[in-house]
Amino acid sequence: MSGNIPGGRIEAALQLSGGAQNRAVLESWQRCEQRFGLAHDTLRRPEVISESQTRQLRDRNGRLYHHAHDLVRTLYRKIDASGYAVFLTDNSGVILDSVAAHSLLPSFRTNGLLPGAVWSEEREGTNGIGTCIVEGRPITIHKDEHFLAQHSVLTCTAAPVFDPDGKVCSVLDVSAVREDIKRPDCLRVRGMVADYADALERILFFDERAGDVIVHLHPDARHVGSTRDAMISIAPDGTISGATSTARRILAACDNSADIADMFEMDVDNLIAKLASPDGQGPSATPLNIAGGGVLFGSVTIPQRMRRRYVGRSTPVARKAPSLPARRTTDIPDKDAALRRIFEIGTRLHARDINVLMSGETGSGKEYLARHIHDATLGKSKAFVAINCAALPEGLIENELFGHAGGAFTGAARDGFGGRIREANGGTLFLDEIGDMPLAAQGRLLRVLESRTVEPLGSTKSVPVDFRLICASNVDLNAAVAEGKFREDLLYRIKGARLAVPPLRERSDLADLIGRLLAALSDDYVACSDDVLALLTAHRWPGNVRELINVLQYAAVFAEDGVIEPNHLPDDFDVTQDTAPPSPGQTIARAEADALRQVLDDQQWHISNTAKALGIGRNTLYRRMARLGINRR
Ligand SMILES: Nc1ncnc2c1ncn2[C@@H]1O[C@H](COP(=O)(O)OP(=O)(O)OP(=O)(O)O)[C@@H](O)[C@H]1O
Repeated sequence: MSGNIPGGRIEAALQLSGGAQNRAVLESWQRCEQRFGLAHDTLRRPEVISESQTRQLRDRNGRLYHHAHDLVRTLYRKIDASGYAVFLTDNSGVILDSVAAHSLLPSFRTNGLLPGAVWSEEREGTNGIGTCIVEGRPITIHKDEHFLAQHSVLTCTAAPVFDPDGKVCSVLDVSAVREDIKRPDCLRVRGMVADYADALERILFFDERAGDVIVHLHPDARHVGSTRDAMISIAPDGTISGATSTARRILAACDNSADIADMFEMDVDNLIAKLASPDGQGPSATPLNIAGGGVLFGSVTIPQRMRRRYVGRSTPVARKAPSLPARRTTDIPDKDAALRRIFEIGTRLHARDINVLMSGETGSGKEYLARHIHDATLGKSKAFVAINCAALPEGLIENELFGHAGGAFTGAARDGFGGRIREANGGTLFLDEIGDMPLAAQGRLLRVLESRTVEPLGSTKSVPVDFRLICASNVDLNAAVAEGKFREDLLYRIKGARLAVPPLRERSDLADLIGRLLAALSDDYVACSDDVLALLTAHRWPGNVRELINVLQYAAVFAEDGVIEPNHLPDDFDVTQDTAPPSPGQTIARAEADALRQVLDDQQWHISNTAKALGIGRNTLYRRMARLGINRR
């Protein structure tokens, strides 16, 4: 069998990329060779099921296909780079939906990327979709990492979507057929695909478990009720009916039994009653002691018809609740002057109920700031409801925001749903990516802001609401108004003050931020070497703090003695080059880079020898390489 693979190909896979990615590719190649009997140089036509079979498969995955429709298109727009396409598959890797530029369709089709195509590992060898299904985590398969040589033009980044039972029910994949794609491009895309897969999982979870009680948990009180919390659904008979993948991760990290009744030493009914607020709704976080030590914070969403069972009832608990009220934060820990100023202005305005509109690149910390502004003005005990308008499909956003009356439409919960705006009553509503809100929802939101009442879908009764508003956008809303995509009257209403959050590359406190993030990521002390700090400082960070967290998370795993060195950084990590036309300074830098590369070549990229040849120290050499965007070979 090993004769199918040119000598040493599997061993070569070990060299392709470091760490977990390396293992995944290697194991996948072994499966391809040993289990599926594939050969590296096999040439095969794509297996594509018929159009009617594809339609049937879409019907069978109706909820998934429906909820993913807008999400797939928003993700495509967000990637905002040419040559990429977005694909949605079922749980066996059959493509159900796709979005790509018209001009690129023929090249994707030629490479087998079209609706109905089967991208299981068994069929196509190591590939983004199939290997993601096996691994159950986000993955990039870059060019030569594909087992079949015929796929080595592809770069595929895929993330799994889990159903409430914890099984992979779908894959979101972003692929490109482009020679010039490099690993750094994949890191940004991977963060986005994983976020969208997560959003899809949450939407499906809410939809499939609409009749159940939903318990929200997070180790940090500020994240309870946000898109980052863990959700567990509890059926009317008191049994656990589902959990999101975040919930599985958090529970497994806290307690191996992964049973919330054992974990909190109280039965499920008592747990729900303890978390229920007087109106049975609301995301305010209650501390819960974990049996083996530690605390999680929780809140609960109870369907209308089950409220009487829990709300207002005394809550006998097996263990005394910890006296751990959430810490009231009145400041941010960040040292960057521009960020601090935004926080201070935002806090003053929010305290006076003046709407705040933040702009800033993706991952730069708009939601982070909004939450801190809320904490500093209204306090953590008040609701902070964050909604990402881009992650909600058009058909669902109005329901999510404004709620609906019982029986308002087919599939509506019998007792209705209050909507997230009402959950924000007395607190803050944070609308992220408001530029992606559909026009119909914009009209309704405007009416809510003007009348301070909400009218749920299918109801004629208005409910008074009192909340403060922070919005964020990473598109130019003036341009969106000009293009007719955003209502001008709404823009005037939400932009009481505009605050521009600086991108990470412009911040002055990177080293301090890295220290804080590392302390939060790992129980053990982990720090970056000077070389790594120099590399991180030179990076452009298109994904901003979110990307930095991903990089540190990865590197911290491999920093065995507590110091992150350059070889611990993900292979995808690269000091990206500026794409703007070169300035005179850049032309000089390019000449300097060429000269340095020449010396490195002469010294076979031996760092110490190169440093010696140049008469400088190793650290200075690393910093110079980082500044000039030169990576180690
Ligand atoms: N100053 C900071 N300190 C610590 N963590 C931060 C900071 N800024 C952002 N983060 C973290 O980085 C991640 C991305 O931040 P956040 O969601 O606030 O960005 P965003 O600008 O709202 O992104 P998007 O526009 O994509 O929604 C989050 O995990 C957040 O907690």
